[in-house]
Amino acid sequence: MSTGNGVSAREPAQADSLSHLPVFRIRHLGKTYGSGAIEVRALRDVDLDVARGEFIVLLGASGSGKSTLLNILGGLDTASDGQVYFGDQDLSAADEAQLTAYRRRHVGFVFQFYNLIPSLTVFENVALVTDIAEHPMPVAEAVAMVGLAARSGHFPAQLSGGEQQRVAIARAIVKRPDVLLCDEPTGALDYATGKLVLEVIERINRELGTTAIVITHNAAIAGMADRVVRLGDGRIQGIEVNARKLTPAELAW
Ligand SMILES: Nc1ncnc2c1ncn2[C@@H]1O[C@H](COP(=O)(O)OP(=O)(O)OP(=O)(O)O)[C@@H](O)[C@H]1O
Repeated sequence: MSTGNGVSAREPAQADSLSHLPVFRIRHLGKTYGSGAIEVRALRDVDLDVARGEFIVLLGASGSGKSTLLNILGGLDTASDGQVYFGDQDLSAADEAQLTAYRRRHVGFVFQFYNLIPSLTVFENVALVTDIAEHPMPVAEAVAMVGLAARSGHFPAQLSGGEQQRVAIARAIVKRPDVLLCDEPTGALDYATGKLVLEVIERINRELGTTAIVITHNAAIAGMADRVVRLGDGRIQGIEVNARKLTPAELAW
């Protein structure tokens, strides 16, 4: 849909007509890697609904299943048992082509390492994704949203780690994903830089309404969430609701 000024407004996506459904419905989800003596049960009997626009922090010890859960929600990995629905789409029954389409259309990923292309500028790194997106926002808008408008023509090597992570976030959101999945987004960053990156993720969740799920080892970040999901040994050990969400500026660790 064109607004006539060259800015593409968002078409009512199929997901919008499903707005009464949770973004994710996870039922009896299990994931087993390997078999026999080397079998690892990474997830067991996980049940969770994620509401549209929610900000969830996933906490848990190393090996508790956080990345496995995020990867299944993002269509990068598949369930061994149970169901995962995105709206009314059963991801656990999807084939590779359907998962690829799902990832392209609906999911933005942010990882600990930024995976930017060194020979491309900030603008070009973000623009790359828009070729395969259905309703991308203007690249300059995504770059401005992460506070890097003035650095648009710079190359990754000319940026700090936090700035590079913000480019990775711009790249993840330029296609207007329904969900932003972040695996240790501040893991490689110092305190102040980590906070700047969290501020960007919080802003995207608040201003664009993008559902955000963030894995962290840093329990202080849990204060930003609507809900905190604690994983242990592949199971949900507890879910806490924050009566008042803290801003990244209010977090301390
Ligand atoms: N591809 C794989 N093959 C075999 N085992 C795997 C694979 N991926 C993960 N695992 C195992 O599944 C379990 C859960 O791993 P996962 O990466 O989800 O944990 P995590 O909570 O994200 O850990 P960390 O905080 O260290 O990143 C671990 O025991 C891990 O060794």
